[in-house]
Amino acid sequence: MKNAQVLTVAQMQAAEQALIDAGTSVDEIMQIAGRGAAEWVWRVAAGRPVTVLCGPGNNGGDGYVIAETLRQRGDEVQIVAPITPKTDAAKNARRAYKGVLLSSGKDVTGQVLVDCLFGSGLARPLSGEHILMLRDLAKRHTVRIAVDLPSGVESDSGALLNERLPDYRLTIALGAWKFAHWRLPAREMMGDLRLIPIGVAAIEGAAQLAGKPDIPVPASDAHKYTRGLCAVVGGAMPGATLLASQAAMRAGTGYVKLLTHHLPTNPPAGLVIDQASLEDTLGDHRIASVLVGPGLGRDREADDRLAMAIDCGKPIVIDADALVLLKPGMLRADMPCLATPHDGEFEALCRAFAIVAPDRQACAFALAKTSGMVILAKGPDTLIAAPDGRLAIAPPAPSWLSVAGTGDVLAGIAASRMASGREPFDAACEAVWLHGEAARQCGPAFSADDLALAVSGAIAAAL
Ligand SMILES: NC(=O)C1=CN([C@@H]2O[C@H](COP(=O)(O)OP(=O)(O)OC[C@H]3O[C@@H](n4cnc5c(N)ncnc54)[C@H](OP(=O)(O)O)[C@@H]3O)[C@@H](O)[C@H]2O)[C@@H](O)CC1
Ligand SMILES: [K+]
Repeated sequence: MKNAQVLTVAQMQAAEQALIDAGTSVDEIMQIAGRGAAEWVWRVAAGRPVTVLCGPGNNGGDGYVIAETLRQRGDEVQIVAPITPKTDAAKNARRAYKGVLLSSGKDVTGQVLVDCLFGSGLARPLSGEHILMLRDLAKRHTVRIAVDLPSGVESDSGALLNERLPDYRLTIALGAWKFAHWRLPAREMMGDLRLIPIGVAAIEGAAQLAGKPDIPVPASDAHKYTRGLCAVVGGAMPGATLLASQAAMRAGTGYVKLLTHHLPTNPPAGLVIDQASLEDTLGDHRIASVLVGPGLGRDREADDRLAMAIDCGKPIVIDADALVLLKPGMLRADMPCLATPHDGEFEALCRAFAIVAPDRQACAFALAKTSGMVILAKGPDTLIAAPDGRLAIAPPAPSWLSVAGTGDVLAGIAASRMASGREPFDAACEAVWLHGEAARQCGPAFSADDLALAVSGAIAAAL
């Protein structure tokens, strides 16, 4: 999988230190980052006058490099620097800048504003003076570009530390993605995202962006069992089960079998339905993954069917009603298990497993560790947390996914990827990308049925 890493501020500082230890100075790193960012500013500005707002740290230092690069190319550029540089690299970059330098933003106008006030070193909300200046300058420029991060955004959480922050046409990340680039609410104000590489190595334990997976074409001697038998456990509401099954049929597995005596109306001919007792049907040694939850219901029978689905010991995806019925002690310690809760189900799981943590990400980690399940906390800000501490963040998916049944489709895709041999964390990463891609291919205002049918197209995009 071509997953990019997403770093905390501490990890970014360690990565920068590793570059310094290997012989690149902070000034050289700032030149690489600043000149890389200047390329994008130059393209967006397209000859229009540029104002660079510079703060006291190295984010401000990047701003001096950007301004000097543009000035040398003949662009009209001015710097507003309400605070003098505090770091040596920023002081050096300011010394090297030979253009217009203003200490106040009062009455400053222009076309393109480049925000280099604060980056990953922002430690607290902007003062009244600074937030007013930022808002005023933002209003007096047509296009806004943020360098590394918009000022006022907390890098590790994506929280907004001030109210009424401006929004941006473009955010240029330096060195590596930070959490705020992909987490709500921050990502909504950033516009397009670009990353300037500065030679940062892979950091052990770093979070990953769940990017486009590498889906293999079936082997030339493949048959339905080698591609994986995915067993979908049905219940009282066959519609949801059918949606999940239809998605599973299109996400790579060779054989999807629906285990239910609640027959759906008009099932597709390719879906095998087995009405025998669940105990017998789950005993099939060829089953490669089990999906339980979509359409299961919450009655007594549902409890029994969930317990049987878990007890058969196969890699399992637990979704929907099954997440509300799940209790600690039902899971075996070593079983590959993926839970796919939406916010309400996530809260129910946290209550059931007595998880208390300060935020959603910390809760997902604690829940994964306590339960042994990989947790795919789905929604507009999807996170995937594994018991061993791995974390993946989903790139934004179309908001048209906010329609009934799309969660069943996601669970079906994940179960299909697990039947194809993926362990739960990788299956979850692949599933969120395929789900988002299927939605993109559907266009606007689709139904969950349309989405399930579009999964084949998403697979095609990932071959
Ligand atoms: N790491 C890398 O690999 C690379 C990093 N690079 C760049 O460096 C940036 C990080 O630099 P940085 O650490 O100097 O932080 P930055 O955001 O410029 O400001 C910190 C300064 O602001 C101050 N301060 C904080 N909050 C404040 C507030 N609310 N109001 C007022 N002051 C406040 C704080 O001082 P404090 O008062 O907290 O002691 C400190 O003086 C990063 O985003 C990227 O652009 C690239 O050049 C190349 C590769
Ligand atoms: K900034």
